[in-house]
Amino acid sequence: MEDTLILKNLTKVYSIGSLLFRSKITAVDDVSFSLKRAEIFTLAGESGCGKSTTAKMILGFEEPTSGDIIFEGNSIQWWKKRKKDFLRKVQAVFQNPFESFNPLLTVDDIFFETVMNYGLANSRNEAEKLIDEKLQLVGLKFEDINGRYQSELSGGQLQRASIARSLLSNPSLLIADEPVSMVDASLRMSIVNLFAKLRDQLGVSVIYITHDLATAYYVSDRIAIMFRGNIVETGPVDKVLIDPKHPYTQLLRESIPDPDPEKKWSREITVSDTEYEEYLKEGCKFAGRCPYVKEICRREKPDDVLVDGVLVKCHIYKK
Ligand SMILES: Nc1ncnc2c1ncn2[C@@H]1O[C@H](COP(=O)(O)OP(=O)(O)OP(=O)(O)O)[C@@H](O)[C@H]1O
Repeated sequence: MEDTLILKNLTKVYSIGSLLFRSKITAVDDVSFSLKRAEIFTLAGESGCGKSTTAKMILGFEEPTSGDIIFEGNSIQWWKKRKKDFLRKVQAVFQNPFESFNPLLTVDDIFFETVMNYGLANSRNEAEKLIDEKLQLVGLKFEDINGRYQSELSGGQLQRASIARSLLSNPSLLIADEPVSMVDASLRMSIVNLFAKLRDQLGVSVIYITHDLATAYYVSDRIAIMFRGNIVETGPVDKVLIDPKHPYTQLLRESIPDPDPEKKWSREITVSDTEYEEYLKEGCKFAGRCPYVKEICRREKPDDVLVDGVLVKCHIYKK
């Protein structure tokens, strides 16, 4: 069966700094992966590794510097001329569910607006039926949102509601960027469980972007670990997280810092000195922190090597 999404050598270079001191960082560097129908694929890694930039390029919010994105057999350029169809099929679920709703509208109003925008129903009754159907998929019902403002719903309910809203147009791909990082820890599993349910019942594919390896392990089929713009390891989630091959994944499994919620999808871009230095490194970008570093690592970019069913970008495994 045709892959739902294929990323081929996707690259995004940003210019940073002032006019006098301009520099470039490759926030996404030659990233390739594909996603099957009804598959949950996780992009994981610490803050600033290029996860959101990858998502933004898939969603059409950022223009790739080079590389291709193929969705359901057609390039992103082809979809650009069919933007409404694309947005019906590819929906985003964001970190802050509060942000995705206008606070002056009741939550049901927002749902009706979405139904109208996409032309999904011919009458209010039909729209209400559709909304209720999608809410039931996430464990809510129409009465839970009817006439209520977002401030009257809990964080968990709002995130469920925002997932239900994203389902109105029957998307085949959901891109969920840190969808549970602002949800109470005790509710996180129940939210990510919804993705598994949507995969199994509706055949939806999900790109789950997270720094939280526990939920990633629990829900994903495959995972890609990103570091400074590169995918350094990718494969079935149990293989990658139980027996990590890349020294960075091994380190990441021990501790992964929480992202700064203020920084997420914000317009203000800050690049820390370490981040900047690592992005500019020749050879392997992890060389400066790697306990197994060899001379070659500092001068030559590692290629992907297949080790026990997992692709690893590391010189250690080079024959
Ligand atoms: N518009 C931009 N201009 C310049 N640099 C950018 C821009 N957007 C992102 N960056 C930089 O690109 C790198 C990757 O950022 P990105 O947001 O994709 O990482 P991330 O893994 O999603 O991190 P986070 O979880 O904090 O959002 C970072 O160093 C970031 O500062």
